[in-house]
Amino acid sequence: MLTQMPRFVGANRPSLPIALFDSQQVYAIEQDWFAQGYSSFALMQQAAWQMTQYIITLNPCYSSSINPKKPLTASKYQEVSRQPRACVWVGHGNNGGDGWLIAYYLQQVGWHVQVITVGINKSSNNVKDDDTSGDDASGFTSDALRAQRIALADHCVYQRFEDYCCSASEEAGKESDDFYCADDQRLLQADVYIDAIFGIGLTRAPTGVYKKAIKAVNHHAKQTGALVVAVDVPSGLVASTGQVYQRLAIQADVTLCLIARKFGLHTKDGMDYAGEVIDVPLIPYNSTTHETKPIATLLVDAQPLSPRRQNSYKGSYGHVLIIGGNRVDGSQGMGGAAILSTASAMATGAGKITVACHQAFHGALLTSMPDAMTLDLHDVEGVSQLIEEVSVIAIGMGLGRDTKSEKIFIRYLQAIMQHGKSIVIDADGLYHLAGLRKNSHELVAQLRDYSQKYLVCLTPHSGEAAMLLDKEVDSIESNRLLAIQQCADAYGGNWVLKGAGSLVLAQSNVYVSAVGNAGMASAGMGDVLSGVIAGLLAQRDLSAEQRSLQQAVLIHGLAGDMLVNQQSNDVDNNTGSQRHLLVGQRGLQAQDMPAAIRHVMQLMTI
Ligand SMILES: NC(=O)C1=CN([C@@H]2O[C@H](COP(=O)(O)OP(=O)(O)OC[C@H]3O[C@@H](n4cnc5c(N)ncnc54)[C@H](OP(=O)(O)O)[C@@H]3O)[C@@H](O)[C@H]2O)[C@@H](O)CC1
Ligand SMILES: Nc1ncnc2c1ncn2[C@@H]1O[C@H](COP(=O)(O)OP(=O)(O)O)[C@@H](O)[C@H]1O
Repeated sequence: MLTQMPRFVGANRPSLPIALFDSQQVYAIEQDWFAQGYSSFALMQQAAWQMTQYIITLNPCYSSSINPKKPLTASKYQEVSRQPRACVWVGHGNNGGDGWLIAYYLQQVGWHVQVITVGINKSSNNVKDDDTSGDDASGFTSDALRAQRIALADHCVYQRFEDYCCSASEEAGKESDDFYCADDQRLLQADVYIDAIFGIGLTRAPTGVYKKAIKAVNHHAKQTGALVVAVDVPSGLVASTGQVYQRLAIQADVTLCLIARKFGLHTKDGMDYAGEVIDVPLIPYNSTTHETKPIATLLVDAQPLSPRRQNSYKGSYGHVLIIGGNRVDGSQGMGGAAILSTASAMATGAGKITVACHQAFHGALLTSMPDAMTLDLHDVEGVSQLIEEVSVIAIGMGLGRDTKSEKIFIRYLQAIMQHGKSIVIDADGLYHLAGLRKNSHELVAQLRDYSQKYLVCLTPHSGEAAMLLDKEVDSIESNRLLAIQQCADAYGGNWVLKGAGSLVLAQSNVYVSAVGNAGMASAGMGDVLSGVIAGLLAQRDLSAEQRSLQQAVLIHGLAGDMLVNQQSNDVDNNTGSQRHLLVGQRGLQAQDMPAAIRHVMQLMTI
């Protein structure tokens, strides 16, 4: 198996944005190509041939033989010089057709290959030579049939998973979903497992034999340490949404993505199952001339930042007002939320910061950040006046959900709109907004109108988005793209839907963040993000792109990645050599973020 690819900040990273598409769009691009007279089977052959080339180089034995940094040892040489082995799992659609042709090509170049068919009737095997008609009764497409026929004519060895699966169930004495039999002699102990069961055609949760086959591939690959390569999309993952039904999909090390990059590989579960994604483009695509436009853009790196002018002062970099950190009667309060936002806004380089939080937290705040100014959250007159002076306001982090908090939220939002200020709404601010919409409060419509002219950024996670849309969290999670669009329709403004592969909707464009990690799933990370957004927005010396919402999300994610990939310069006392200790995702704290954000800001400045 491949180890997780390290992520880097700056020059070494591939930095170009990548266009993302859903399954229907990929079908449309294919159809457009066929309408120009190109053959669908030729495309399948081309796809399989190109994927075969990748698989040959990805094969762990071959890779080590061509890696100049890893000279071959005698035992490794013997390993390399033996025949590589591939086990290709094929379904009945065109994805399976790709699999049959890959099996054929690998066998042609001397690999030992076994095909395992999943969900294919016995009658569909051994297809007659003259059978070039349309789709057959088993669901096989004509292209997949042709592919199968070519492989079988070359005496490709195949096994029906159902036969192998049935006997294993019999051995267990009962029908069970938990199929596997690690030492089954009929299954080739392969170097590479190739998953061609489902591609973009998956329409529902895999059940029965498909479910067992997916479990079996994952199990065998884990047992043997084989490399798992998914054809187009890991089977079980919905290419358009990134959803995996019941947490069951092929756990790929590498996904060879055909024709166009699928949206679902980069958000939600996609990131856990797709492994490294390699493009196999096949069809020329030009976004300016093609009718099919991408649904989103994958951003892998932040925009470089311009250096500051020597002749500048703190006023050149804006004034941020953080409104949050309340202490609702009897509770310990949420001062930390405002402190984290403030520290993060400062780390981006905002010129001045004032925090309107509960007085109980002023001492703590000033101890950790003597450079911030403070104001009592409940000093309605004072805060409203300050709103007029500042450049950006972030409101809601630890604001509280009681009626008193709701009142000040309404009051401050009105003041912000009265003075035409840029605003970031997060956490309890979103909670109040959802409540106001439920009660048909006029403020929601006013905010929507306001967002046509002024910058309004709203940053829910899925739970908050569910509240805002009055839906279940599952319904948000099953289609995050739709959810963020519905949020924008209902409230106006620019949005971040936070989580793995955070989505950003800004000026009607959708972006997916390729950075960030599961270590960031810890309390306070959202407060950090709202601080980064406000801090960047305040710095008017930066270009619109450099201080955009998507830029803030990327800087936040890059800082999180930097923390988990950093190496300490610890020295081993016995040997005197440097030990490289990786800081992992578990235990990453929001309070670690401001230092990393500062570092990312420095690395991004050209
Ligand atoms: N010539 C071309 O166009 C090229 C295509 N290419 C390749 O084709 C792939 C797309 O092929 P595809 O459209 O045949 O879909 P694919 O994913 O193979 O199979 C889906 C089949 O499974 C079924 N099904 C769905 N869900 C199910 C479930 N849970 N459990 C059971 N069955 C289920 C569904 O039928 P249904 O039952 O929904 O009617 C359908 O029959 C694409 O990813 C790429 O690899 C490339 O070669 C380039 C050239
Ligand atoms: N698995 C993950 N991958 C990438 N980013 C993540 C992941 N989990 C959380 N994050 C990021 O961390 C932040 C968490 O925000 P949020 O849930 O609002 O935290 P809190 O409410 O505790 O402040 C978001 O920006 C989110 O995108």
